[in-house]
Amino acid sequence: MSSNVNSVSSTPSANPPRSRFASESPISLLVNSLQDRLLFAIPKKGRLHEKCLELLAGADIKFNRQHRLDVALVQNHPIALVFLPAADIPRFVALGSVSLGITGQDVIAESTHGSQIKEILPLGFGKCALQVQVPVSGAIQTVEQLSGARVATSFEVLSETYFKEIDERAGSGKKTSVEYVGGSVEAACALGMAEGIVDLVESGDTMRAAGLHAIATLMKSEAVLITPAQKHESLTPALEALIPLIKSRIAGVIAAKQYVLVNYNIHENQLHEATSITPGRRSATVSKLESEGWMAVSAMVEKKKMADTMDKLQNAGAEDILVLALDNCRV
Ligand SMILES: Nc1ncnc2c1ncn2[C@@H]1O[C@H](COP(=O)(O)OP(=O)(O)OP(=O)(O)O)[C@@H](O)[C@H]1O
Ligand SMILES: O=P(O)(O)OC[C@H]1O[C@H](OP(=O)(O)OP(=O)(O)O)[C@H](O)[C@@H]1O
Repeated sequence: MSSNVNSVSSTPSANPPRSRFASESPISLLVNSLQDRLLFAIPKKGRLHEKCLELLAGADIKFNRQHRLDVALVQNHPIALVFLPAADIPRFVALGSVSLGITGQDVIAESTHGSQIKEILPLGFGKCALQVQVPVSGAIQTVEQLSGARVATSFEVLSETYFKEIDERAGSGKKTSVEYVGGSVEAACALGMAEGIVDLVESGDTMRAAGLHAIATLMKSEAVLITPAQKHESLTPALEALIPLIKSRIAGVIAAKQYVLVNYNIHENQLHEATSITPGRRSATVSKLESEGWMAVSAMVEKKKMADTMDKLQNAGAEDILVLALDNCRV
């Protein structure tokens, strides 16, 4: 899938698509049907995979993925999903081989293709930090002390850049040796192959289980929706128009997860105080109740602030406070 499938001519009779695969194979049939479709890269496994499938379902992007095939045609839009390792997605997007993708900011930074990629929507999941970690009880407890020692990581580029600066600052002329490992990075210190590691941390459970702790943070990361920074010349206006559509659908799914709808009744004397507690996104919806002097209020509130908001509303005199989950929304 390294060629630009979007660049295949849209007039098959004038310029028939050429497949690199045997013409009868399932992948060949699939590749031939990729013309006139927007290619959307999704992590094929790992931490981001399930969350992406939830987003696609919430955005009503319907597809059937055949067993062991990494391309799936979307049934209700001219889109094809391409399932790729999260770390490869920045390169595919940067080169315009796919027009849309989801991956982590950490692998975008590591890819060195950052300037060819536009992050169009933070997705609020896959949140983690890339951190320097050392054994809790070891002699080395600062990054300056690590200078000149061995560091194991899957993030070679970011770690090389980071330790180059640390080495220069230390001024001892020593160079930190950054050693690539593909996974289970936390084992490197215990196995005696490195004095420190650079790896992702979310809960910290993996780090603590390995007897490590963090002494510095290289960057924070979350999953993002990305497009090529430069529009690919072969992308038709009709396919290009799908990008903002998908973005706004996904943004709606994310907002629905982050917000709840609160409804309550309040006497008009306390209305101002209550609506300052629940200002809504633009403003709260206020309507008159049949009971003299009473108003009904409806507003979106951040889910994480809900308990606090309900306490404040109750103290302000609100009654019949109802909190409703949002299935989907456009904001
Ligand atoms: N512990 C974590 N918490 C949150 N997000 C994470 C975590 N680990 C990784 N990520 C995010 O998920 C992306 C993919 O990492 P992950 O290790 O799941 O991928 P993988 O290497 O393709 O899968 P696997 O580890 O199953 O082989 C990372 O680039 C990062 O953005
Ligand atoms: O702070 P925590 O919540 O424990 O998460 C951190 C772990 O998650 C990632 O690995 P993952 O479990 O995805 O598998 P991997 O080691 O195979 O990459 C990362 O490489 C850490 O090992």
